[in-house]
Amino acid sequence: MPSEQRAVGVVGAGYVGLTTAACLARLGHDVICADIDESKVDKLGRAEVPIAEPGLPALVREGLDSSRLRFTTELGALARCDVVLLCLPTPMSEQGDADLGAVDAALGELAPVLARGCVLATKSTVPVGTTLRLRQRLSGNWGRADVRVVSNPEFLREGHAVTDFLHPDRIVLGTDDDAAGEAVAALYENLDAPVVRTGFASAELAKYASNGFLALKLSYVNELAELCERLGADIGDVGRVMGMDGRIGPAFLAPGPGWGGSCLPKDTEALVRTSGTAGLDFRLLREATLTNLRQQDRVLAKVRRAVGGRLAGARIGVLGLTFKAGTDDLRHSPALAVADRLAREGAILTAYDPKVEPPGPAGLDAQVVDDPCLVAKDAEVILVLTEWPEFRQLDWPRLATLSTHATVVDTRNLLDADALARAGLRHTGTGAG
Ligand SMILES: NC(=O)c1ccc[n+]([C@@H]2O[C@H](COP(=O)([O-])OP(=O)(O)OC[C@H]3O[C@@H](n4cnc5c(N)ncnc54)[C@H](O)[C@@H]3O)[C@@H](O)[C@H]2O)c1
Ligand SMILES: O=c1ccn([C@@H]2O[C@H](COP(=O)(O)OP(=O)(O)O[C@H]3O[C@H](CO)[C@@H](O)[C@H](O)[C@H]3O)[C@@H](O)[C@H]2O)c(=O)[nH]1
Repeated sequence: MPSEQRAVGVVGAGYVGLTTAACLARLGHDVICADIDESKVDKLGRAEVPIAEPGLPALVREGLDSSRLRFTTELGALARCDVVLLCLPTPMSEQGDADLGAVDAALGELAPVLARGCVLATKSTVPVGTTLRLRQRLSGNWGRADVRVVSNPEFLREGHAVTDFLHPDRIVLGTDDDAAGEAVAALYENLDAPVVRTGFASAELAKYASNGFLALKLSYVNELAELCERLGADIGDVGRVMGMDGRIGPAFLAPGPGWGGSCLPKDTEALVRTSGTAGLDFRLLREATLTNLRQQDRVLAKVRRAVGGRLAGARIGVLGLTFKAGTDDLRHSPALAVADRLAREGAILTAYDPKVEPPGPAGLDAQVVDDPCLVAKDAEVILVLTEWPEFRQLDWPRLATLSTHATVVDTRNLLDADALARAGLRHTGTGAG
């Protein structure tokens, strides 16, 4: 239990908001979570969790049962909260910068109702200057100079949201108001993590800088994988050697079809835009995005080679559509992008993903099936795009028979090439010459 139970408001019940709300209730706080999506709020009230996050349903159920967690569609219900955390979407706008429409809309509703002296914290990923701008608007437009603001960026990963929230590498509090920072720090007092106190700009930038760096690391690795193929090296070995250097670290060294998801692409783009506005052309980061697109071209080229040069009419079985394993999220999924490009080139696709139910995402011209064996039927190529561990356990000899001995293009180096060879399947991995 915390030394003092806080009344916490969470705005937005998505990956970040719902995880934050449920975990803060677990930590002993009194939490009310608001979302404009009525059907989501209804479901959550019945402990039905609409996203796939390990451990989250149990925490939501526990919070509801203990009455420390409630859900509402009314932002007015947050009127008695000591701290309100904004966990609203900040998607990529058409121009590439962060769309703050949801943050602005929620602020307009919250401003008249927030408790006197309440602390409002941005957990959403917001461009440098946003948190201060919220304070200016609160005071200038609504006479709410009493509301204090803190930037408290979130670093959790999808698929590990609960664990990452409860065991963070760091907690970042950006503010010029020590008492406000302490009020937010108190929410996390029972977490064993270093608390980094900074100004607003550093906190906001640190979030973008982290995601930008991860994107750079991955583009470097994907480019290196291509070089390995040309030079007869193996990216697995090269990465292992690199990762043993404490300055580099072993994480984020696995090649794939490119990096995606709801965060890395939009945050990288937004950081490039922010840099441009500050008069700096962040060429390195722009190049990382271009490399990322080239990675998709390489996957297409491999599939094209495997079917003898013509994609039109080629039968391709796709394993994996989500942007990575462990999540049901399809936002900016490279797997989906590659599948879509293949379909547009005339390939006939059958796709399976353990977290995507038939008929699959709107707009994808593919037959999405609920049995992984069905993707193999008559396939010339079986294309592995997401690193779901269960793909390793498939009955590969049966898939080989169904597919009349296809080539397996394994963008994630997930499968055992020798086992596939024994089953009669050719294996084309990534980054081994
Ligand atoms: N997804 C992640 O892994 C992750 C991790 C760290 C940070 N972030 C950042 O956190 C923020 C939220 O991301 P997310 O993935 O949780 O988003 P999400 O799309 O999963 O959830 C956002 C929720 O906000 C609700 N919403 C939209 N407008 C609203 C309004 N005006 N009032 C109340 N609710 C409203 C939506 O209905 C939705 O349920 C983004 O800035 C994102 O960049 C995301
Ligand atoms: O070795 C690796 C690791 C990751 N990826 C890909 O990189 C992308 C991003 O993966 P990940 O970072 O795990 O996804 P997210 O859940 O979107 O998490 C990122 O974005 C969040 C939102 O900002 C941050 O909070 C997290 O710290 C940050 O890791 C995915 O397409 C992965 O398949 C690889 O290709 N190889």
